[in-house]
Amino acid sequence: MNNSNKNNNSKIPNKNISLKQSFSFAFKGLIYIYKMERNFRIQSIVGITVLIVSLFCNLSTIEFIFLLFTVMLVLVMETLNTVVEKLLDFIHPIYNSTIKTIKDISAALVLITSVFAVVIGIIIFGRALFNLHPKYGIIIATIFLLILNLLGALYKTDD
Ligand SMILES: Nc1ncnc2c1ncn2[C@@H]1O[C@H](COP(=O)(O)OP(=O)(O)OP(=O)(O)O)[C@@H](O)[C@H]1O
Repeated sequence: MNNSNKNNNSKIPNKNISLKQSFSFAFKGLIYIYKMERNFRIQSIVGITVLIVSLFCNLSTIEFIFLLFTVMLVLVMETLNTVVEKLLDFIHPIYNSTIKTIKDISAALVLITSVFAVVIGIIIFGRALFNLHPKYGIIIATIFLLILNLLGALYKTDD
């Protein structure tokens, strides 16, 4: 725990904050994660690209909704992963095998969401650009889950 963290303990947060202030705090959190987390920046740039490209494709309302939902879900999961990392770094800054497991599981949240974002992208853009059947997305998702099960059966964990 560093000194600034210790010193902050003496500040009692004011619960009577205005809506504008709480929005401003949330926005600061967003700027913080944007500046500090390279993955978040990459994911938001990929998200912008995907959404811009989608404007030039002949997508249905439901496909637009799924794309938006997927782009936002990846960012939400990255934010959640960062919260877990920051919390763990604060409560236990030194190496610990349980901290490692929790951080790795938290990173898996982002991995799962990213894989399925790619699958959703293949289903939606595959149909719009190449007239690809949605089953190819399902095949990729199935392969991912099969590999996961295979590795899960072969891989030995520490605990
Ligand atoms: N205190 C710790 N004890 C044990 N292992 C840790 C600890 N801190 C980090 N690790 C290991 O290092 C990995 C990376 O952790 P870190 O907190 O640096 O996140 P990161 O993957 O670099 O994420 P980001 O790039 O989003 O900051 C974790 O998944 C975990 O395996």
